[in-house]
Amino acid sequence: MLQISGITKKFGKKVALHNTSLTLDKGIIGLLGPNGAGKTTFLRLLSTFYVSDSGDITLNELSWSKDTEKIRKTIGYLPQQTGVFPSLKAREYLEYMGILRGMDSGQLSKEIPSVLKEVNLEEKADHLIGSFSGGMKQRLGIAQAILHQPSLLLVDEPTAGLDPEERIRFRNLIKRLGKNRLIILSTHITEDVAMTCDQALLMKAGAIEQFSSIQEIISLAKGQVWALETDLSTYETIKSNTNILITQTSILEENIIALRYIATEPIYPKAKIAVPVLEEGYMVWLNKK
Ligand SMILES: Nc1ncnc2c1ncn2[C@@H]1O[C@H](COP(=O)(O)OP(=O)(O)OP(=O)(O)O)[C@@H](O)[C@H]1O
Repeated sequence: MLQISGITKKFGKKVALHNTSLTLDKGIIGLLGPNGAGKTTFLRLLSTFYVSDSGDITLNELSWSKDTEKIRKTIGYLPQQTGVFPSLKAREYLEYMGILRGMDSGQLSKEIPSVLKEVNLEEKADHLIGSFSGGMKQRLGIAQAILHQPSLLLVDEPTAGLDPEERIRFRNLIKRLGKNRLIILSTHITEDVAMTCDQALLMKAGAIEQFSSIQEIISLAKGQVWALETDLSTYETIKSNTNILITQTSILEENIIALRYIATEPIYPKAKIAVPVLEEGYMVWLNKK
């Protein structure tokens, strides 16, 4: 059980994380928020890289402020910029990361093949990292993060820049790993959360709101999402209406556009009420005053 009690982080006068208290148990928790919301700051606090200005965090009775060394052994972290070394082989990189964590050669020779298997890189163990695709580098990043079998895994915007196939493969890996540990997955991609997470934390301007299910977020947009097929000139008018937030568009045929939008009223008589998706619930939450 991860217990976060009243933590705050400031950079000068900027409050990057406001007095935050949360309890998280098991599974995959999405941390969703726009750029600058404070997601990386929150993960760096959880990783022990930053120390909070107030409050504390505990995991199964161990405290971030009092038991920092022990806590580090129970955390795996894949930062946004991994900076994996191109001239090392995958196995050498994992040995290096393991040694930095204080693992001995017996542990390394047991764990390295096992984590490489887990992230589907067994056959690439002796290949140079410089030859890896973005997705392979991210999977290797996960391998180093789980090398010491942590019970809390922190992953910061892992799918940014991955192609669709690699993104799906990465999500499947996270789903597998989430079966027996707590994972916090930071992202600004709603689909990552919709496809992977059991619960989500929504974050804006340093404040976090906890939702116990993805459906709870989707429900925020219930009765406010409309689907409409219209011509180009009406579409241009809709785009300039500040009471309307367009969430999806597709061109059906020349001069006909299908769109979905969020508004408290249908506004256009031909608009039909639509079943919201996570992105729309999240947009409603983001635009709440
Ligand atoms: N080391 C720092 N010094 C000063 N300000 C910082 C520092 N780190 C973060 N901030 C500020 O704190 C706020 C939160 O930043 P943070 O990087 O945590 O957001 P984020 O949600 O991870 O954004 P992104 O998705 O762009 O990575 C931003 O306003 C940022 O400018």
